[in-house]
Amino acid sequence: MASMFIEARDLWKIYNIDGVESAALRGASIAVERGEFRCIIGPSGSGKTTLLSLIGGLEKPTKGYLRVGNHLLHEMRDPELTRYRNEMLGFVFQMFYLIPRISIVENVELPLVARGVPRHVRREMAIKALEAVGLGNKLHQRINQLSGGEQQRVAIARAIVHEPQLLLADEPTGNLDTENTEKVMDLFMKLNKDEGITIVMVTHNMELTKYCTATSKIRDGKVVETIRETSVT
Ligand SMILES: Nc1ncnc2c1ncn2[C@@H]1O[C@H](COP(=O)(O)OP(=O)(O)OP(=O)(O)O)[C@@H](O)[C@H]1O
Repeated sequence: MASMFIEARDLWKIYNIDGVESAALRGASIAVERGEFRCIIGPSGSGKTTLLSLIGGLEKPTKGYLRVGNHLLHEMRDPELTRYRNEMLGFVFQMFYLIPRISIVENVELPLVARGVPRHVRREMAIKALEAVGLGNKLHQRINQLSGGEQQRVAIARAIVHEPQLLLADEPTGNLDTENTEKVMDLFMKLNKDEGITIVMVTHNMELTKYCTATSKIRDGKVVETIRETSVT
């Protein structure tokens, strides 16, 4: 286990809604090696997004052990979690959350503004990220001039612009047709193989497990099975 990049042991997440407790995770354990492209599948409400949110430091576990790299997330407070997210992580969601009024390259630069990266360095990094997703020729177009698939590729460029070690994706192709889904998956495989980014992706789409190095099934808040390098049927 020591060589694992992500190690979660017996993770619980209990939400309290108006005094009523409800457990989204009930002792989930998972281990992901550096350089993996891991899929997480499972029925609606089984805890996939909650697990991703804990790994991403967006939520804190109620109890359990969670380490990413040398960060012990279960012990960290909000400022440390923010630093962890800024340094290590990129997030991609089903919705693209892009800003329509500004250009593509400006959208991709935005996370670097928050990180205090100087203007000329920002532009260079944003162009590099957009070239990596195949949009180097559309830097100055507006978001509403792009297809859904292209918009998701801009969102991916924005997620990788600061060169994160870990990319967390929650239903990244949920809004895309088959052709664009394949393009986004090919792009994830390229980022995983060529740039060495570890990827953890939550999906409902069983077809997509063929792109992953391993697939973990989650049910009722627990990881019940992990299958390596084969499609789960
Ligand atoms: N912020 C929250 N407050 C209260 N309950 C929550 C919260 N987030 C999630 N839950 C509950 O926790 C359980 C697991 O939710 P989660 O979103 O992790 O499941 P999921 O497997 O990602 O589902 P889906 O595939 O439908 O997105 C659900 O019952 C959900 O209602």
